[in-house]
Amino acid sequence: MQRLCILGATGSIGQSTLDVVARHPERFDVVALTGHRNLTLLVEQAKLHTPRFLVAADKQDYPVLAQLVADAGVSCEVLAGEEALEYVSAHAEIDVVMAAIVGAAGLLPTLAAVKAGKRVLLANKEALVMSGRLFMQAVREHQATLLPIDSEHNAIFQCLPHDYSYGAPATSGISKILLTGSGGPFLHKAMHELDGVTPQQACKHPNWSMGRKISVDSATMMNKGLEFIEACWLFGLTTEQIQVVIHPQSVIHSMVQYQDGSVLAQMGNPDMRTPIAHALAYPKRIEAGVAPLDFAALADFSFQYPDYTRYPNLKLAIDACQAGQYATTSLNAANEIAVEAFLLGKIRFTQIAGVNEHVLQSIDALELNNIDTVLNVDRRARELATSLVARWQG
Ligand SMILES: NC(=O)C1=CN([C@@H]2O[C@H](COP(=O)(O)OP(=O)(O)OC[C@H]3O[C@@H](n4cnc5c(N)ncnc54)[C@H](OP(=O)(O)O)[C@@H]3O)[C@@H](O)[C@H]2O)C=CC1
Ligand SMILES: CC(=O)[C@@H](O)[C@H](O)COP(=O)(O)O
Ligand SMILES: [Mn+2]
Repeated sequence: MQRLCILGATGSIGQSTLDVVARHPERFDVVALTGHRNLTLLVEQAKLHTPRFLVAADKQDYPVLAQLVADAGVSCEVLAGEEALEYVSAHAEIDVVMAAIVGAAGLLPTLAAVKAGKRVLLANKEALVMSGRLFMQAVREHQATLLPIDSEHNAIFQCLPHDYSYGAPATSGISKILLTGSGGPFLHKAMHELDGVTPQQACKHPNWSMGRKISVDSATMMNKGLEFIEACWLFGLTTEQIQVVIHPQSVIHSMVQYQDGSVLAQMGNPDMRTPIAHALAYPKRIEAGVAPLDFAALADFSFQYPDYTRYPNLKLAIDACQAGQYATTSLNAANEIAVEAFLLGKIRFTQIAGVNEHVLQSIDALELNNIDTVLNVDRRARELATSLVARWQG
């Protein structure tokens, strides 16, 4: 029996995780669930999965959650606040932590799980974008097990040889990692129309059902940029060893190209329950509730390389990855502010890249040797992005 903590249980990944878990009650024991704004759903989840701990991310929400739990007649310990998130993810009664909080807010609780030597299933890509070197050092130092949930990285993981040595793809005969992306909802939109797209259009991903922040990132291809950085850290790659390929159907989830000409791809219907089930059961395989691929129904399969004039955020991310950790941390923070501003109607879709570029140009280059420095750079970048949004909004 694996004892599970789900950070971000009320989100898209959190809900898919609970769906897979519910199919295997003999394998998984849900011990802790966390949420942020959607506390009603959190309590509904508690009724079904009877965790020991139920956590609201915001400390001020303790009385609200406690009341909801009492009204529902659920028996569990109610906790609240950022420290409570870290407490449950590092708790001795937990074996596996699903890190599915969105954005920088996921960093500290995920790192707490790593430092407690847990098996960490990583959906929260922003944690690696912000602090990749420190994060991977902590994984090694505390002998945590890190398994990728992001569909592309899970696919790459499945296509790598079992004896893959971190940071040395060539010794495994690997020539390139092919990171696939759909191109988002605006792949074929006329460039001059991008200025006027709405949050609703941007959140309507052609293939995946996801939270709003990652959906906008897919539309700008910042998601692929963040994933590029994530892949560098997860597998120890240089920027030259990764190639982004647009594959609008999202059936191939990424590929590994070998020196002998072979290309191994992982395929499946676009449903996050596949990588979630893979990581939950690894190295075994379990049923995930995902329909099998119907090859005769796959009308066409196409590929192209990205055009950076359409997707300036992708170029910014690759450049930031080359520049170093201060740049990727700043870019991530700026992008979170810019995406939120776009979703609130404060800036236009095309201004997201403008905010990100401005912040990257304004931030000082420095070594990020500890998490406090990471958090300081994150804060500074948010301030810069927020003031720019205020200026542009006016
Ligand atoms: N959705 C997907 O298919 C994929 C997602 N990912 C990654 O997984 C992560 C989660 O994405 P997704 O599930 O789509 O996002 P959602 O927005 O659907 O869910 C986010 C979760 O985080 C919680 N949350 C939000 N803000 C905070 C905060 N400040 N502190 C603590 N908890 C918070 C939310 O709580 P509440 O809802 O209660 O407010 C919710 O449980 C992201 O990093 C994303 O990039 C990666 C690959 C695919
Ligand atoms: C499901 C998943 O892993 C997402 O990150 C997905 O890849 C987003 O789609 P894009 O390929 O459009 O970014
Ligand atoms: Mn992905």
